[in-house]
Amino acid sequence: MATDVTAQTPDGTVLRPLERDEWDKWYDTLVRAFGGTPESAEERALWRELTEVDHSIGVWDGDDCVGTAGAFSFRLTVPGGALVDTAGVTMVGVAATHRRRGVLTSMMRRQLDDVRGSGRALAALTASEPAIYGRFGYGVATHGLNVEIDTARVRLAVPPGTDAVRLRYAAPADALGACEEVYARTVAGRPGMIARRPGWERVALLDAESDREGASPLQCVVAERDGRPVGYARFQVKPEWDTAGPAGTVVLRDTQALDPAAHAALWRFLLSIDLTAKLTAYGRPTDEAWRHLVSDVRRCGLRVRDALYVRLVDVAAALGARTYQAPVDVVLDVEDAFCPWNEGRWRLSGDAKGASCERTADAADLALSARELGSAYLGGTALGALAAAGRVRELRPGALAEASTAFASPVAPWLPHGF
Ligand SMILES: CC(=O)SCCNC(=O)CCNC(=O)[C@H](O)C(C)(C)COP(=O)(O)OP(=O)(O)OC[C@H]1O[C@@H](n2cnc3c(N)ncnc32)[C@H](O)[C@@H]1OP(=O)(O)O
Repeated sequence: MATDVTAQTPDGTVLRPLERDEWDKWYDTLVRAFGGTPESAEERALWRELTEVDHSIGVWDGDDCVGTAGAFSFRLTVPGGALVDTAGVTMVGVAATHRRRGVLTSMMRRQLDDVRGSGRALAALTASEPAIYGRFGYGVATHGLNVEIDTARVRLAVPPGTDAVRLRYAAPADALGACEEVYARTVAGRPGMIARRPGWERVALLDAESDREGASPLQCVVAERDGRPVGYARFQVKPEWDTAGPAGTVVLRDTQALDPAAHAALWRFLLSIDLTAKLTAYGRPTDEAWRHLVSDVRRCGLRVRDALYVRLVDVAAALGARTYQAPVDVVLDVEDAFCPWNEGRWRLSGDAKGASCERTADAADLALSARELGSAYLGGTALGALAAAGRVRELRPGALAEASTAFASPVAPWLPHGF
């Protein structure tokens, strides 16, 4: 929780917790920091409702709001399937009139102190620019795959049972319950996924005409077996025609499936909608199954992008909350200038059943900073790869291979949606 203590920032502005009746002014500052184009009334109302005022801060120059930062209370899946309370850092903006004077730094300082004070071991965010948050100890923990599939050329080889999956169109709002049921059942299976709090399901239905860029309103198809939902896809169709005929685009917004047949049925459908020749999707899992079903992966236009940045606010609690896919017993020498309570040597002992992490005076096996721990935490970035970049140092021969193997995840971590 934000404390009610105001603080003077280095440039003389005042930082304090947000009050509910300041929200409009605060939010306008945020919107302007992102260019100033207002979103729909529906979207603004939803973000107002979802803003956790207790976890939001503003920086003020007199009556003018010049800095904003918030945090959503999420539960994030970590390797092993535990859900860990996480501050989902969001709505960060500084007025261009006050940039590069330390306003962001003062907000990050206050926010991480608050996150620690509230007993949450993790903070996580998506960054508007990758260069911003490393200095505050955030490391890239998940990647997403942007795809542009030439559906006129790419075919899907589907597994047995696919034809037993029934697909039906439904109005997105009517199908929300079925979609959320499927989503909820996928959360524990993949690190990086977020257990949604009430209200968040409506973010997936935002569908302002001004954001469609010529595409249809949101459409939804539910996959069922024996009358039970086993998957869904939400998408738009953008009709286009060229000299050779129909060349429309399927804009995939969101899809989940509970088993291989449901997954294949949905992707076969998405890749074969009449009058379309392309499918685009943003931020899909890097190891999603359809990549192993397509006839020509080179025509799928794959591009990898950084997605979720993770910050270990409490190193011991965070490392102890996940499991390790191979036994590990290493002493980590952690450098953390921004959250100095994490600094020093920690013995991590764990395996596939659980782990503990405690302070130790023993000699260190690996030296790294909190940022590297954030990158490696969900199992998507190998400690070995960070060592190859000179960002992790091996102090005991063999410790790097041991820890790198243990930290890995059998499923690529993935952020299911922005926030
Ligand atoms: C989780 C989210 O909400 S992500 C959204 C972030 N918001 C935006 O991108 C909106 C537009 N940008 C902004 O509002 C601001 O420029 C911010 C928030 C990115 C930075 O705020 P500022 O108050 O200018 O940052 P501050 O002065 O504290 O800078 C701290 C350090 O970060 C560096 N930094 C700040 N922004 C950037 C950037 N975009 N790229 C690279 N470095 C940056 C500064 O140079 C400074 O470095 P130094 O300590 O070596 O001198």
